[in-house]
Amino acid sequence: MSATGAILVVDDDPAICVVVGEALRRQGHKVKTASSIKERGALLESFAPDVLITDVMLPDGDGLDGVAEILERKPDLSVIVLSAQNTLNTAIRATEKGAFEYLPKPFDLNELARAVGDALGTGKAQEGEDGATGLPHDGLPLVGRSPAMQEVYRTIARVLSNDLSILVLGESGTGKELVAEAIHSLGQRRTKPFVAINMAAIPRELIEAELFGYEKGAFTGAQARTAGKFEQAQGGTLFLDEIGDMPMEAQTRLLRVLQSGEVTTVGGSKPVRVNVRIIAATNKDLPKLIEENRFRQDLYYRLNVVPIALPALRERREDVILLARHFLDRAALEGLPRKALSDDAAQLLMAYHWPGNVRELQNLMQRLAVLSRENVIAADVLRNSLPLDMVPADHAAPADQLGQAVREWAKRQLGIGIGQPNRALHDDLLALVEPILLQETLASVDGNQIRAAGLLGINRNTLRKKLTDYGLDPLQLRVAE
Ligand SMILES: Nc1ncnc2c1ncn2[C@@H]1O[C@H](COP(=O)(O)OP(=O)(O)OP(=O)(O)O)[C@@H](O)[C@H]1O
Repeated sequence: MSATGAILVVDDDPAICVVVGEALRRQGHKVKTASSIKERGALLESFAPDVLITDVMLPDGDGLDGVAEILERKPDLSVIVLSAQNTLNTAIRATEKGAFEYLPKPFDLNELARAVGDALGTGKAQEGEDGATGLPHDGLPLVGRSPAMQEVYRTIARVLSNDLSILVLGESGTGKELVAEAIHSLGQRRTKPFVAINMAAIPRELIEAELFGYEKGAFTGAQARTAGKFEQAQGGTLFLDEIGDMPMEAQTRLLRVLQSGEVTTVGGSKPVRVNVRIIAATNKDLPKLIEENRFRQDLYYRLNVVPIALPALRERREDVILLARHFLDRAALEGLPRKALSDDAAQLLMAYHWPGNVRELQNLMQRLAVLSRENVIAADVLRNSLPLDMVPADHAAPADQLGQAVREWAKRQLGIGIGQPNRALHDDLLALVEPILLQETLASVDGNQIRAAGLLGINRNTLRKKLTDYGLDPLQLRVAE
């Protein structure tokens, strides 16, 4: 276990306060929340946090203002800055003000937990010791920072303190079960059971017995009264996976249970009261099944009180690398060799269309952790493992890929939170991309510098100077002026 501490979370978004607060409390931290600079100031008078997590854009001003002064008064405090202005500028300002860490929004709860662990002085060392014993950050399982996942986190935050029925929608492998588990384990039923049942995995004739239980002698082989999943989940959460595969008769019975709050076993007559939160999931189009008379409309309304739609992985490509690294880390914690991804491999992962979604990515990373001989997974190793003929169909637009590549590069160079960046990053990036742009443009016009300058929208002399600066000998390029 990591050390615990007192944490003040300052954000004007109540959903963030709830979800971050809950997650940190679950890890044993003492958490208070504030929604403005004024409230933050007042709380700091009475509550002495070890870590201050603060948003930048607060209703009464800039959350970074005052941080340096707070740190002057409380030098032992660690400040973690959250900001939706994902600009380099904010990251730099945060560092200048003495922040311990800066996390651009949308952030990943795992990362925040790690940052808090590091701030409390236990993070890295602890990870090493805990390594073989289990997964890090138990209870914070969802990785992803894409806006689509952020929306999912927001909805999760809103349903933690109530018992509304949830319908999780999404393709196979997008994390529907993980969402259900997260709602259970972060919510108020967390000390009670989480019971899952997959309608597609059980023979149709056994579904009712599995769900509602059965009496001795109810059917051949029923040797003793057996509690169904509803009873097993008493007080907790029942996850009905692949609900679209539920037979009609079982649907009718399920609806009755949901309406009455009572379960009668197969072959039994005495109803048992059950108090269970229902989370259902499907990758099927339920309205279409309703039209085809294969799903009950009334049951659909009963289940679909709060829908949570999980996007396919190809619709949130910005999460691919984060997830891939997460799975490689996890493989290392499980005792497999630690592997990293080369830049080319990362590009390839992002271009792939992931029909099996996160599950496919997870399996691939595990396989590569075992099979790849090198410590850094190269693109050609990946190419052999992916059916890349399937990539071009709907792969990310080149501009997206370029943007992602720049983002990855910048993050690596900045090593935000680890040390002070002390480089001419802007020039470094230009030196990487500009020569390629110049060469390609010149090649497209047979080396004609005037036309190339025109296409680039820069002065010809500027082009000439750049070519010299980059050591691209203009004389070697055919000049047709
Ligand atoms: N956001 C995520 N972060 C980390 N791991 C994830 C994430 N989403 C999915 N996974 C992992 O991917 C695998 C598939 O997820 P899960 O079983 O929850 O998907 P599912 O949508 O329920 O799939 P199916 O419809 O096939 O049952 C699991 O091992 C899960 O831990």
